Amino acid sequence: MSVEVYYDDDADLAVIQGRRVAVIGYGSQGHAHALSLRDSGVDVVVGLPEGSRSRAKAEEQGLEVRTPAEAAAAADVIMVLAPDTAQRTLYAEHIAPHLSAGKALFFGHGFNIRYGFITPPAEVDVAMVAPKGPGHLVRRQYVDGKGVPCLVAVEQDASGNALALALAYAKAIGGTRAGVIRTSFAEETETDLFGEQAVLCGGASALVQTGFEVLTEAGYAPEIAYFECLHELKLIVDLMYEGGIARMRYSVSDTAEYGDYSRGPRVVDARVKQEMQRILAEIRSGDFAREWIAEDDAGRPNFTKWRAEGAAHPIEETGRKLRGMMSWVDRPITETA
Ligand SMILES: NC(=O)C1=CN([C@@H]2O[C@H](COP(=O)(O)OP(=O)(O)OC[C@H]3O[C@@H](n4cnc5c(N)ncnc54)[C@H](OP(=O)(O)O)[C@@H]3O)[C@@H](O)[C@H]2O)C=CC1
Ligand SMILES: CC[C@](O)(C(C)=O)C(=O)O
Ligand SMILES: [Mg+2]
Ligand SMILES: [Mg+2]
Repeated sequence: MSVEVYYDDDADLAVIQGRRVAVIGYGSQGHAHALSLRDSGVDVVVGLPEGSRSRAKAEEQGLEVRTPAEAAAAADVIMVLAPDTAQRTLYAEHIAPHLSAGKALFFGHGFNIRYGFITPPAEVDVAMVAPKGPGHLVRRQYVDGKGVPCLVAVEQDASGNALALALAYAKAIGGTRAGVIRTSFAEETETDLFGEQAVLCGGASALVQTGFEVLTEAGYAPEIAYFECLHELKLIVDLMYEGGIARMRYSVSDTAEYGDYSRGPRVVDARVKQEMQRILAEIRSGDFAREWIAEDDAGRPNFTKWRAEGAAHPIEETGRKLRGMMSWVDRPITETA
């Protein structure tokens, strides 16, 4: 492999067990990191604003909760797991005043460093530990004795020990059980944004909704359209996940495989590829980041409208009914492990 991959034997837990870690934010990633760090013998404090809805949950789970400023002041390693849009103000007001030589500032995603919304002082380590999966899965895998692969990156190595610290942190949340790949803040941020916009979230949602619309507008039952365009997608993606696209094509019928080769490129055609290239260019230039921060500063008018429209799409109502018939869809990964 052309990338560097680290496993359990490459990381020393003692490096992080000797530090006090503040996990700022207790959402999808924050709860997973804080609980798994604690279970790995690390001294953890969670940082949340006084009125935060997450406070009760963190306290119920036996964690010490302080304000972000108190947590940052008390910690040697500060992991920022608040929403990307909240991080620059959080950093300026509550974290920066408590940074000093010997401390480390960690992120779960490189957005604010890559686009210059946060510029830490030169005397602190700046690193990233970014699990390549949703936080609830990160926690569930840790509890099951496994792990979700992570990316690590070092932006500033003031101590000369930043990589060892990041690897120790990744080990404490289960990442080195699966494998940790070294990258840069720029590569992680740009590929993460591209993946979620063009393929994983944006591309997949649009493909599923559009397929559902084409079938139902042509008069087919929404329940049948749901099975064909959404439900079975997981089964197909599971095959790709296990053995690549080739494994999926081996497992489906020859009829499906012929339709895949002959019709797939008509759906995702040269125009779609060009649009994906434009999306990547907007990410690399910083246009997307500036647009998203401006949208957030304006109170998220488009985000709120699009979220409501998505929730009202007929596929959601059909899905709610059908999932009630599926006894095995009973442990959503959004449940806290
Ligand atoms: N979701 C994921 O699985 C992944 C996320 N990441 C990255 O991890 C980071 C966190 O994302 P995610 O876990 O999705 O976030 P969530 O939206 O799930 O959770 C955010 C948490 O931060 C708290 N919070 C909100 N504002 C502040 C603030 N000003 N100060 C302190 N805490 C605050 C929220 O509290 P409250 O309950 O009060 O709102 C909540 O506990 C991001 O950088 C994201 O890109 C990386 C990989 C995957
Ligand atoms: C795919 C979405 C993601 O990038 C993730 C879970 O990795 C995110 O930002 O939530
Ligand atoms: Mg991601
Ligand atoms: Mg992301």
